[in-house]
Amino acid sequence: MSLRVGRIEYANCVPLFKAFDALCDKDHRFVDGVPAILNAMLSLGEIDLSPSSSIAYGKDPNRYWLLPGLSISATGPVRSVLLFTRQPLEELDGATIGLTNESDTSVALLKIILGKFLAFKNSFQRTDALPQQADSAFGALLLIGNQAMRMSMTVSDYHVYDLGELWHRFTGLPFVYALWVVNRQSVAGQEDSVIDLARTLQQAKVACRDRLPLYVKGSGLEWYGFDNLISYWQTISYDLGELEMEGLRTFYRYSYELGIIEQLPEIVFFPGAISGGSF
Ligand SMILES: C=C(O[C@@H]1C=C(C(=O)O)C=C[C@H]1O)C(=O)O
Repeated sequence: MSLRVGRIEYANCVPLFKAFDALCDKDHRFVDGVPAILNAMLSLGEIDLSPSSSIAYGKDPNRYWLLPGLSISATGPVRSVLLFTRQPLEELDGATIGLTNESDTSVALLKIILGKFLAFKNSFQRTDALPQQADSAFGALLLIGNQAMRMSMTVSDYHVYDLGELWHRFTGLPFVYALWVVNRQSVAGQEDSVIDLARTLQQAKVACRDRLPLYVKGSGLEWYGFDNLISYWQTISYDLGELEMEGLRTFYRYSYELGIIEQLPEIVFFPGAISGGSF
């Protein structure tokens, strides 16, 4: 049986899905979108599973299962979750911060960094604006994914703060941006297909590592530069090992303390799916 699978339309997912395509012999239906849209579709059961913002699972754990051994994570600078501001970070206490409409997790991460680690009081507002358009309305602007990568190459007169780097500085841990999340209700009767897909994703996670240079051409991401793109992909981990789990639990704990989530979620994996090797 085929599944409806979300596909984040960012550079960070390209190697995994390229390798997955080459390994998968099933006819799944892919739905492309930015994380916030895919999170909403997954919650409504309009797709069956997707790489989704890690906070989406934390907000509603009983609706979902996770696929083991899989995430989108980075230890330290991630290069695609960036805060753009004309002022140094230390001067942002009290400022209104603009937040991309595309993200759920990085929004929570920013609130933790400003509210908990720096003890600032900020207000936040969602916006589609880019840094130059946002200057008069916001003290700083959060962008993620390709938009953040592109903007980091074009602006020169902004302070650019990498949220992965700040998280690592304060916690010493990796940060888990996305998890593979399964809608329990919508996959009823398709359990074997999910287990098969999870197994293929495990293989893709390992296989893609040796093939990164092959994925640049035709990716539509050439604007980032060949070497830059390869090193970006090497920064991203698709693994969910011990340290990522510690980073994830720490993120959920702080999110709970700030009232972003209502309970500390139990991490529950899809029954029967195995995690496979890590690297
Ligand atoms: C590393 C990134 O992580 C992304 C950030 C997400 C979020 O903020 O909700 C969700 C999925 C990830 O693809 C990125 O934006 O490139």
